[in-house]
Amino acid sequence: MTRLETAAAAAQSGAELTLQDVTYRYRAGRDPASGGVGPLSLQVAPGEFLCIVGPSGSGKSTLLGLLSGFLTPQRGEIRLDGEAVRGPHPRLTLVQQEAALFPWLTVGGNVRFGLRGLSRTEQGRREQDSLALVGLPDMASRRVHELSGGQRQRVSLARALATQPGVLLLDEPFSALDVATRERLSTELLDIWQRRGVTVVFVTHHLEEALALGQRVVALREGVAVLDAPTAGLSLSELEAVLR
Ligand SMILES: Nc1ncnc2c1ncn2[C@@H]1O[C@H](COP(=O)(O)OP(=O)(O)OP(=O)(O)O)[C@@H](O)[C@H]1O
Repeated sequence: MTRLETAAAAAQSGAELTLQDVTYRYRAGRDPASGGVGPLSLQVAPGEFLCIVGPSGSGKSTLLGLLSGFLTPQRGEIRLDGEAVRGPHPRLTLVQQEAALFPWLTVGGNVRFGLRGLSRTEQGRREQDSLALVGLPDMASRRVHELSGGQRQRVSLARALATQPGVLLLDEPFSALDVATRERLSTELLDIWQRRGVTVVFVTHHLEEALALGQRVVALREGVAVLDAPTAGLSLSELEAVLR
């Protein structure tokens, strides 16, 4: 491998994410009524697939808000490959529940949106690669309104992957889709994760989905982790029991 190829491979590989006593409360106080998360300590290894589960209001979206830099911890620290994260970071990329695509841009324009600053050749290469990776190789010139819900979510994923994230943050990415599409996209996501080696933090309230996709699961209740375990050997009833 040439030095350039080695650098490109490193840029595509997963980053390590560390949370040390991270706390964010919407209201003063540490009791559950104050809303938010923490104190929470977590270490996500490079290339790991971690699922975060928890009932409504347990802090999943707040945690992703912190990881994506939209919220700043009031206490504690978030690090990416050892470097403190303060605000949105180019290697931490969020994909949300509803594809937030720009309707006035083509599919390709949406994918290239986060790549401004790169050469046109590099933008084109990444656009093609990431659309191929999500199974939409010939859709670059299509308009967003022509796409199905599943295709839109694929474009969102392609847009995120094109930035070559170290950590892909997924907030219930398939929950607005029908069951068959959700299952197909989940399988494709696992394939992409294996090929890219990106670290994944996947939030879902579907416990079965977490067990099927993740290597490890963290269960939140009232903003704190009540379980942090490998999914291998963990049963659905055990997971349900800690959240009861
Ligand atoms: N902007 C806000 N202002 C005040 N409290 C908030 C705010 N956002 C969330 N909360 C509170 O913080 C807690 C965690 O909310 P959060 O949205 O992170 O949970 P969640 O697990 O993502 O829920 P859901 O599954 O329903 O999306 C809840 O008690 C919620 O009421």
